[in-house]
Amino acid sequence: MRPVGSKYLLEEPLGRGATGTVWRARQRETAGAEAAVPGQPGETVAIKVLKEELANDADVVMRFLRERSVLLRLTHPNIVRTRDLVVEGDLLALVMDLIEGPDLHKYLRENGPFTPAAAALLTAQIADALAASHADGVVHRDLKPANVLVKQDANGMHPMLTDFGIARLADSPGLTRTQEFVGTPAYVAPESAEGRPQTSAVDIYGAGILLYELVTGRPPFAGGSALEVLHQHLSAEPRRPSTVPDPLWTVIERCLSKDPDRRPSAENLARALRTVADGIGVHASAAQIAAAEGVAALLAPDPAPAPVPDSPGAADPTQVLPHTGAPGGFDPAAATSVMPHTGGPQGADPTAVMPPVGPGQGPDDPHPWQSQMRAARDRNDQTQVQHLDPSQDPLRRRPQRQVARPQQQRPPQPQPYAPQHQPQPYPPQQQYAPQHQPQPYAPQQPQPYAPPAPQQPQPPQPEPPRQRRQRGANPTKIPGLGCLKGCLVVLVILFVASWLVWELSPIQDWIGTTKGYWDQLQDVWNKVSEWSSKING
Ligand SMILES: Nc1ncnc2c1ncn2[C@@H]1O[C@H](COP(=O)(O)OP(=O)(O)OP(=O)(O)O)[C@@H](O)[C@H]1O
Repeated sequence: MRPVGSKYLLEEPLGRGATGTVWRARQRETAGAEAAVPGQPGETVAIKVLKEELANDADVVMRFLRERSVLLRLTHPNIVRTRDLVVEGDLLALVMDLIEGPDLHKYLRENGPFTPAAAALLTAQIADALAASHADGVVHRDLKPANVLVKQDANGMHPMLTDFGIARLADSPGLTRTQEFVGTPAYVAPESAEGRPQTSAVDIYGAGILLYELVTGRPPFAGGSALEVLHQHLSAEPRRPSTVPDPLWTVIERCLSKDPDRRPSAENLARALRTVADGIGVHASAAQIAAAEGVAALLAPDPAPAPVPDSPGAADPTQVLPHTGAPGGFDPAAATSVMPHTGGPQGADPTAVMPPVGPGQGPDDPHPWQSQMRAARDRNDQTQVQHLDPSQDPLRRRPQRQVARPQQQRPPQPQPYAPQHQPQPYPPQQQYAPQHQPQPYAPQQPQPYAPPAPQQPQPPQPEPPRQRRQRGANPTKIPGLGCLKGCLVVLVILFVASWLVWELSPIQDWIGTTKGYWDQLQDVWNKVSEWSSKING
């Protein structure tokens, strides 16, 4: 058992994600006033110990402390409560309520998809949590089934949203020196993938993907690489499964709108999903069915979506990294990853299906993403949820400062992009008439794309001459004095030692002399000079 601060003891790892490892832990002492929940000795909690590279980054630590009050005050029945934040030496940890239950990703894998009504009710609770956090100005930014824990009790299943604020912490200026962001390819909103400004609408997109996955067992966009998945977020329409009733499909489609301004607010999403759940149940009344059929009218967008602080438009593009060579292939839904950015065009056409090709880039050149992903692939280890090997225990390893490696520019290798999305036949309508009313939202005007100023090809710069290694700057230092000093010290020691031996030991008796040390030295000196003059003479 390892201590975290003076108040907690880590017991066993529960799982590991891209940003850290979550442990089952025990409270040793009641926490101080700075904790949101002081807790009782012996209480069990969950502690997320952030990765060393986050904990060793001064910007992250600053942000961690600054966001402390936001994280600690976020309370809602569907949000995993953050009880305390611990900053101690090289350790950064979030103390949370322990949720006994699987996450939704695992639950889906083990139990298969939900019925449409159950999926709608579960997602409605997640939308409640989002509405509360958005009202507080907090955007999750990494919504996915793995970040929803399932608490089960006598009253049924309660989804509990976790990992709030982690994306914000990881997105620190320190880490974005190389322009990185934490995200998950399968759940990333088009505006995030493109590096456009983000708002709370990114969470609604994530909720739409999650809802789709709950009813079908898989996210709508998949591919052999993160790049393919990103392309689909930007350009492909989700394929409608035949099992999804019309009203629910209306909700999913609106959440997955490429245009963030068309997505509903979290509050409206929750209300719409409950209306849909009531109207598609087997015992639904005529009025409930009619209300569900008119669900489009409930999906009004948020008039004032919460902005993501420091998001681009600004210079903080959020992009995603592919899973780096997972043994079983790429899994876009698995874990949060990071990816660098090369500076997407500001003010790019939000309706464009592909990010514009950069200046000086030929159609056969690799897309900027391809180079970015290759660089990121080189730089990042695969992240996956797994049982933690004790040898990988972050608390056992000595902290190491992660030096940001410069982004590698590889020679361009043409990687043809094969579009994955084939036009899908629309599934047969079931018991619901199509609900797609003309939407009361004015479509966003395509914005003219202002290409960045063309860069003149730079003539190769001559390498600056290598600086000669400078000796120490101390002007009082005399070359060679170190050695001379050593010799002098040795001579003095020899002299003192021989004097002591001469005066204190019986050596004078042995060689039969009564001369003092100095006289004897003088004698020796005279003899040596006599010999040397004889030799020379
Ligand atoms: N409060 C909690 N109580 C119990 N288990 C938790 C808690 N928080 C997380 N876990 C478990 O710990 C594991 C790792 O969580 P973590 O949030 O690090 O993973 P992740 O969301 O998959 O990773 P990432 O988002 O960083 O890619 C998950 O399997 C999750 O079920």
